[in-house]
Amino acid sequence: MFVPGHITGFFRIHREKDPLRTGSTGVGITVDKGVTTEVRSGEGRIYFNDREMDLCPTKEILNNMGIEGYDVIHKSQLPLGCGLGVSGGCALGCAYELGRIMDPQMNKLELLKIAHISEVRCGTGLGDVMGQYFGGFTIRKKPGFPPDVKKINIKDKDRYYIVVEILGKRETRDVIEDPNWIEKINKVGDRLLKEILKNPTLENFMALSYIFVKETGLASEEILSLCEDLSFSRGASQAMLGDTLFVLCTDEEIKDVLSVLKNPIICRIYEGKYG
Ligand SMILES: Nc1ncnc2c1ncn2[C@@H]1O[C@H](COP(=O)(O)OP(=O)(O)OP(=O)(O)O)[C@@H](O)[C@H]1O
Ligand SMILES: CC(C)(CO)[C@@H](O)C(=O)[O-]
Repeated sequence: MFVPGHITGFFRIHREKDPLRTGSTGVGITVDKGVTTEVRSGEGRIYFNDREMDLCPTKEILNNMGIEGYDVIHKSQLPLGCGLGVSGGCALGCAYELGRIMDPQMNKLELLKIAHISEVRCGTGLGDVMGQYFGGFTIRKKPGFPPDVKKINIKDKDRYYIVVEILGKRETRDVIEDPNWIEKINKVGDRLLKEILKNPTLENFMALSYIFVKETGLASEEILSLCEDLSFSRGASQAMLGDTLFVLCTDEEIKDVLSVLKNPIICRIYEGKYG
C-alpha cells in the first residue's frame, strides 16, 4: 500500500503518560511521493529500500499486532530522517498490510491507532500518521487519539507544486524529547495554530511555517537564506523535523524555483484518504 510523505510546517507537542493522548497539534500537507509497503511470508525481517533494517516503528507494530511469519518490505521514494514523515508512512503502511492479513474487516481507525502508538513510542513522530490518514492540507486541532483533524479544501490544487530540497538528516527524537526545544516549539506553535484557524489558506500556512522556524530557531542559516532567495514563490520554509527545505509554487514560478536549488524533488499535493 502507498502512503504519501507528510510535511509538518509548524506544531505543538503534547506529552502525556498515555501514548494515545500524546501527540501534536499543528499543520501539514501530504505529497505524491511516499512509501509503499508490502508484507510477505518470512521471519519478521524488515527491509527499507532493499536494506534489512531494524526500523523502530515497523518493529513495534509487528510486536504489537503479535503476528508472526511475515517480512515487511518498505520501498520509499523519500529518505528517512528528513522531516518527510517517512517513518509514519512505514508505520501506517505496515499496520494496514498486517491488518489486511489478520482481519480484512478491521476498523481503519484501529490501524491508525496502532501506527500512532508506534511512532510515539519510537520518538519518530507525533502527528504525521494523522495527516497521512486524512491526506491533503490538514490542521490537527487536538493531539493524539481519537483524531480531531480539519481537512482544508484547496482551490485549484493542480496549480501547485511542493518542491523539496534535502540538505541533511535530523533525528526527530533529538528535538521532541529535549525540554528546551519543547518550550520554544510550544510557545510559538500555540500562537500560530490560532492564526491559521482564522485564515486557513496554503499561502498563510507557508508564511506561518516560516515564522515558526525563525522564532523557534529550528532552521539552519542555509535554509533561512534559501527561503529569502525564494521569496518570489508562494512560500518556503523548513520541513519539520528535518534539515529539509520545502517550497510552495505554481506552474508559473517553478522554473525559477528550480534554478535556486541543487537537488530538487518535485512533488504535487496528494489528497487521498485512508479511512
Ligand atoms: N539504518 C537504519 N537502521 C535502523 N533505523 C534507522 C536507520 N536509518 C534510520 N533509522 C531510523 O529511522 C527513524 C527515522 O525517524 P525520523 O522520525 O527521524 O524520520 P522521518 O519520519 O523520516 O522524518 P520526520 O518524522 O521528521 O518527518 C529513526 O528511528 C532512525 O533511528
Ligand atoms: C513531530 C513531527 C514534527 C515529526 O515529524 C511530526 O510528527 C508532527 O508534526 O507531529
